[in-house]
Amino acid sequence: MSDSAVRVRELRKKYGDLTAVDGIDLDINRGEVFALLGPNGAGKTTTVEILEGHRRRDGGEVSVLGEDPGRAGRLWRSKLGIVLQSATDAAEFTVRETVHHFASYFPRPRDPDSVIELVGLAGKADAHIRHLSGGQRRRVDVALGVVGNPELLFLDEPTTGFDPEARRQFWGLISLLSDEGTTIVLTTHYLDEAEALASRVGVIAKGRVVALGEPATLAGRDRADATVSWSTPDGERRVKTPTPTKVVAELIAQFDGEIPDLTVRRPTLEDTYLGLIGEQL
Ligand SMILES: Nc1ncnc2c1ncn2[C@@H]1O[C@H](COP(=O)(O)OP(=O)(O)OP(=O)(O)O)[C@@H](O)[C@H]1O
Repeated sequence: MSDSAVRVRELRKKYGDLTAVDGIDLDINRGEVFALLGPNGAGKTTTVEILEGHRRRDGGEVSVLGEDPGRAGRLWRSKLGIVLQSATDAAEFTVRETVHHFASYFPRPRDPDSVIELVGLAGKADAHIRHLSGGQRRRVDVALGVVGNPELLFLDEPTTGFDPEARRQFWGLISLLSDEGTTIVLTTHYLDEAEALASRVGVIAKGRVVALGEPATLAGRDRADATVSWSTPDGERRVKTPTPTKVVAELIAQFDGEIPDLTVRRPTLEDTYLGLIGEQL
């Protein structure tokens, strides 16, 4: 079995005159949590939908779990879990009915009731989906994505609408699935989410991959200058430097005791991301 869960070469997709995906190369390993980042309209959903077999490509090669999604059959599909951007429409049924029903489509499903518990909906299992809040409905979507016990799970902006506690709970669920060996591909606009979950991220802008790597080292982030800041009677002072320790040592020599409001800051993933996207504009 190949180590690669997803292999994409020169992927292209146009909608009329608009080039949505413009030659993407991507390798996602089995067992990896991979996050696709990028501004609205960058081509993330289009790419993911092609990988899921929901959308035709215009060019390039794609292999997902060893098969071409454009030609793969039901057995292949049963190995995927999919949480689309738009919510599930099963409003007339209860959470339990919906998750049980969905489980019956898969050859080796997880226990539906434990999935309902995993996504934090045990207290709402007998509620009709139309009576749930937006965030609770999103949790149903996630439950339907994982109940088939997928080898590869696609999550398109999974935590949009979640409250902070639900988001942390979801992160725990992803870690658990990842520990069990599930490969996970997610798109998100939350950079803290990508940093917390992903072993690697890919940044897409205008249909192309503009950066690829581990969150901690993306685009040389770990080697970027640090910003040292502190307060003086005349206001805040800031120094950008490759040697923050030296700057702090000089400040220690200069101040008698505590350095007021001292901070040393490296670029966050968000700083790096915004820099990359800014270059594309
Ligand atoms: N069915 C469609 N018909 C025509 N144009 C489309 C269609 N789907 C997407 N597009 C266009 O293709 C481009 C890429 O869209 P896509 O949904 O892949 O972006 P995205 O990165 O997922 O954005 P977002 O972060 O907003 O979800 C956009 O300009 C969008 O308007």
